[in-house]
Amino acid sequence: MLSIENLDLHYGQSKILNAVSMSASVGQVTCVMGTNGVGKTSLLKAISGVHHRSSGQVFLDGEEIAKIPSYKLAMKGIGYVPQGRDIFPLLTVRENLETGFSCLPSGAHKIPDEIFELFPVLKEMENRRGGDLSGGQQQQLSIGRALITKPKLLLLDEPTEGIQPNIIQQIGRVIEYLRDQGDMAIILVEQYFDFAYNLADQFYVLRRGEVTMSGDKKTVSKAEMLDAVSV
Ligand SMILES: Nc1ncnc2c1ncn2[C@@H]1O[C@H](COP(=O)(O)OP(=O)(O)OP(=O)(O)O)[C@@H](O)[C@H]1O
Repeated sequence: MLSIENLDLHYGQSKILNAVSMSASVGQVTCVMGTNGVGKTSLLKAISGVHHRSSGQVFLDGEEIAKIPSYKLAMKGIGYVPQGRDIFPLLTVRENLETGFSCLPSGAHKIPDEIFELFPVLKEMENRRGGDLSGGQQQQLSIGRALITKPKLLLLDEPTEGIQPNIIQQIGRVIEYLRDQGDMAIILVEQYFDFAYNLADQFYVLRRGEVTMSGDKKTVSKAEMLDAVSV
C-alpha cells in the first residue's frame, strides 16, 4: 500500500536520506530502527508531507504522493503521531480529538466509542486541558487523535519515548489490535528495541540516512537484527 523508491531528503545543503526504498503493507507493522540522528523522523516527515523529499518517489495505493501537502495526505488516510506528540495544550482532550474531524466528511464528525475503549483515560480526562496530561496520557491522546481521521496508514514516531512501562505495554497492545484489525498499515519508528522487535512484522534499519538492512521477522533472527541496529 505504501511504496518508496530511491528517496533523498535534504535540509538546506545537508543530505539526510540517501536513496531510501521501502514498503509497508496493510495488516503489518513495519518498524524503522536506528540510533539517534540517522533520519527516522525525517523519513516519516517525507511520507506525511511535512517535509518534502528532494528526489525519489512515494506511492500510496499506487498514487504518487511525494509532492502533496500534508493536510491533503491526512485526508487521503495518512495518520501521523509525531515525536513529542504535538498536543494542543490549551484545548481539552475532547477538543484535541475533534481536530481530527477536519479530515472527515461533515456527517462523520463523531468520536467513535472505540477510541475511548482503546484509551479509557481519555474518557476520564475528556474535559481536561491537553497540557495538563502526563506524557503517557498525551501519547495516548496523540494516537487517539490520529485514529479519529480513520487512517489507512498510521505513522508512529517513537511512541514509547519518555513513557512509563505500564503505558508502554498498553500502547503495544493497541498497536497489535490495530494491526490485527487488518485495515491499516503501520509504520513504527522506535529505538526501544524489544518493543519494536515484539511488534514488527518487517523492519528496516537506517544508518546515516541509508537502509543498511531490511527483512521479515520470520527470516531474520533477533540477534542479527540487534547487531544491525547497534552498529
Ligand atoms: N529541520 C532540520 N534542519 C536541519 N537539520 C535537521 C532538521 N531536522 C533534523 N535535522 C538533522 O537531520 C538528521 C536526522 O534527524 P532525524 O530527526 O530525522 O533523525 P532520527 O533518526 O529521527 O533521530 P532521533 O532518534 O534522535 O529522533 C540529524 O542529523 C538532525 O540533526
